[in-house]
Amino acid sequence: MTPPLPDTLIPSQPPTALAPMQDVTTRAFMAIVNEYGPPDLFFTEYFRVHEHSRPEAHILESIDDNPSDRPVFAQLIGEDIEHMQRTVRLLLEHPIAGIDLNMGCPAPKVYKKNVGGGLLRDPDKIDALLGALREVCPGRFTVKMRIGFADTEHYAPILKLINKHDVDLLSVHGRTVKGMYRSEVDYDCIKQAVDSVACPVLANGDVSSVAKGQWVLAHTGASGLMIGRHAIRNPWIFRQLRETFDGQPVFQPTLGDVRGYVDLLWKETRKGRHEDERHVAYLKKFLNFVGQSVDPEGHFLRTMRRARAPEDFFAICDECLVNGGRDQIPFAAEPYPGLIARPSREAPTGPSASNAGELQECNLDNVT
Ligand SMILES: Cc1cc2nc3c(=O)[nH]c(=O)nc-3n(C[C@H](O)[C@H](O)[C@H](O)COP(=O)(O)O)c2cc1C
Repeated sequence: MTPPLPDTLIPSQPPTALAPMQDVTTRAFMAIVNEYGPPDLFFTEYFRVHEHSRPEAHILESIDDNPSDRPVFAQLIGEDIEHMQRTVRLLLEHPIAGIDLNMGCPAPKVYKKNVGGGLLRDPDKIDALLGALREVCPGRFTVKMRIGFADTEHYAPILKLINKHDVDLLSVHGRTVKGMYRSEVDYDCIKQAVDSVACPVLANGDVSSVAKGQWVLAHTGASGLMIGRHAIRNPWIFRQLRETFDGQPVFQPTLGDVRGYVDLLWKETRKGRHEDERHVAYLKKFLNFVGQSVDPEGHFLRTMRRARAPEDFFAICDECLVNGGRDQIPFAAEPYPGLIARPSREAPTGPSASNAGELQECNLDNVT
């Protein structure tokens, strides 16, 4: 029996959440996901906390001007207790559902400062930090963590600390920090959290479709699901999950719907990015995921990545998503095998300058 969430915050069970994603889960993307069928919970990308930090205005926008009627948690990354507490007090002046602590960011430049995933090496530090945050959070205090740094040595003791400090909700990304985004997700470890902590657990990591989500819930016993990259690829995923949970017919998007998603992305995320080519580059960050489910050969992915000017970019979208009746083709529920969203540094790509730019754009190694 999984515990219910602590109060009536969550309109439906099992709850779903959009995972925090730096430079992705902006107000604009929240508006898009809201349009296609919102999750029960939103989390902001992380507010960086240090001696001189102030909550970043562009992240506050997603709280103060929340485009949905769903609660939004403010995520913090940091380790300095005085400034973490100071930042919590500042954030409590905004309409947040609660404070979330990032204990998972795997970017070396982050974990080397002993924040994000770096904290997982130091249970004593976590003990102090959770205590200090709990003290200044009168409402909900939640944690998002990976299962360890290089291994799961400290996992069980950290789960005990989650109980000790009365954390209200725990999201577990079932990989170690060293596992980045590539290692297999360890769903048994997520189950271990469900069996160990008193609060509800959201299972996170490679929840790619409704079928996978159902399997993850059954396997882990988690209270709900947190979804990141697959909500970029398929922004209808929360709607599909809710329809499934409610026993309703499940919406099947077509490539024509995906073409509409591209237009909405262009329009909603445009603000502040006036230069056309820069905006095309930003959209590729999203379409790198979307393209995994457009055609099994990866034609859309390859051609879209080469576009620079908006007219070329939209012509490619029309060719691959609309023309010749393609708009009626179902958008695949799962990524096609072998199509990767993030060309990794090891990927056998050409040495051209444009390719290098593309790798930079799509590289997730610098994000959490
Ligand atoms: C582009 C990107 C940015 C991310 N930024 C954050 C972040 O700010 N805070 C955080 O806790 N996790 C961040 N993550 C990790 C995700 O929240 C999530 O834990 C991870 O992607 C695994 O879930 P998924 O397989 O559903 O994507 C980010 C992931 C991606 C892909």
